[in-house]
Amino acid sequence: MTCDVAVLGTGKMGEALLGGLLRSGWPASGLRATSRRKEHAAALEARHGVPVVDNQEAASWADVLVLAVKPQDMGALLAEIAPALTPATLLVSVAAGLTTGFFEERLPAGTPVVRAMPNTAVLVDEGMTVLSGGAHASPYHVDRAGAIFRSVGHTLVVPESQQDAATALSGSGPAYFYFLVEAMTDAGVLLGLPRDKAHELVVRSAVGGAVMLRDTAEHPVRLREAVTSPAGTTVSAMRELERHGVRAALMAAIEAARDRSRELSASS
Ligand SMILES: NC(=O)C1=CN([C@@H]2O[C@H](COP(=O)(O)OP(=O)(O)OC[C@H]3O[C@@H](n4cnc5c(N)ncnc54)[C@H](O)[C@@H]3O)[C@@H](O)[C@H]2O)C=CC1
Ligand SMILES: O=C(O)[C@@H]1CCC=N1
Repeated sequence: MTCDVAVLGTGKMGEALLGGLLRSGWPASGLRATSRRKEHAAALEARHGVPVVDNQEAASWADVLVLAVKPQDMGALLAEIAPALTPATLLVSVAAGLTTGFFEERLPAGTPVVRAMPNTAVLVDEGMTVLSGGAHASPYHVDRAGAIFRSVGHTLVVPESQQDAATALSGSGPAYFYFLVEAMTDAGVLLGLPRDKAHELVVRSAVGGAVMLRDTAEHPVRLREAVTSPAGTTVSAMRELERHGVRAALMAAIEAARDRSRELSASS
C-alpha cells in the first residue's frame, strides 16, 4: 500500500524512516522530506534522492505526513502546516509523549491522527513500532500508518493509554541494551581482556541471545536456566545481579521513562 508520504523533520528518526521506506522499495517520487537547516537539506537530497521542500508544500502535497520533530518543536510545526492541510491528510506523529488530543486541539476539526512510537532498529529493518489511532482515525488510517512502519520492521496496535509505557519499553528500549553491552564490555576489560575482544564477545552473546529469544519462542527464564549449570559460573553471577538490585533498577528506570513521556505532553 503506497501513497504520497512526507517526512517533516529529518533528524535521527525522520531520516531513518525515510531511508527505510526507500530500502523497502517505496518510490522516491512518492516521498518528500523537510529540514529546518539549509545545508542539511542539500545533503539529505543528495543522500536519498528525495525532494526536500518546505513544510507547507509538504503538507499540501502528501496523503500522509510523518511528523518527526522533537515534542518541544511540535506546536510551532503544527501552527505552520495547519492552514495547508486538506481534510483527507493523515497525520502520523512519532513524538514521544504527545497525545493524539494534543494534535487534534491544534488542527482542523476532524483531522485523522495516528500516534506511533518506533525505535531506531528501523535502521536495520528490525524496528518495533507501537500504533494508536486518535478520535478521527479509522482502522483504515491506522493500517495506512502501519504500512509505513511495517516496511522497516514490526508493528503493534495498542490503546493509547498504553503508549507511554510502550515508549518507555520499546521506543527507548535499544538504549538499555547498549548500556548493558557497554557495562559488560567494561567487565571484560576488568577481567583483563582487550577491549575489542571483550566487545566482540559481548555483541555476539547479545545477538545470539536475541535470536534464541526470537526463534525458539522459549520463555527467557527457561533459556537462562539452560545456561545456568549446577554449582557453575552463571549462578554466581546471577546472585550478584540480584544482590545489586539490577531487576529493580531496570523497573525503576523504565518507570522513569514512562513518567517523562507523560510529562512531555503537558510541557510541550
Ligand atoms: N531517536 C529515537 O530513538 C526516537 C525518536 N522518536 C521521536 O522522534 C522525534 C525526533 O527525534 P530525533 O530524531 O531523535 O531528534 P533529532 O533532534 O535528531 O531530530 C529532530 C529534527 O527536527 C528538525 N526540526 C525541528 N523543527 C522543525 C521544523 N519546524 N521543520 C522541519 N524540521 C524541524 C530538527 O532540525 C532536527 O533535524 C522526537 O519527537 C522523538 O520523540 C521516536 C522514537 C524513537
Ligand atoms: O528519548 C526519547 O525521548 C526518544 C523517544 C523514544 C526514544 N527516543
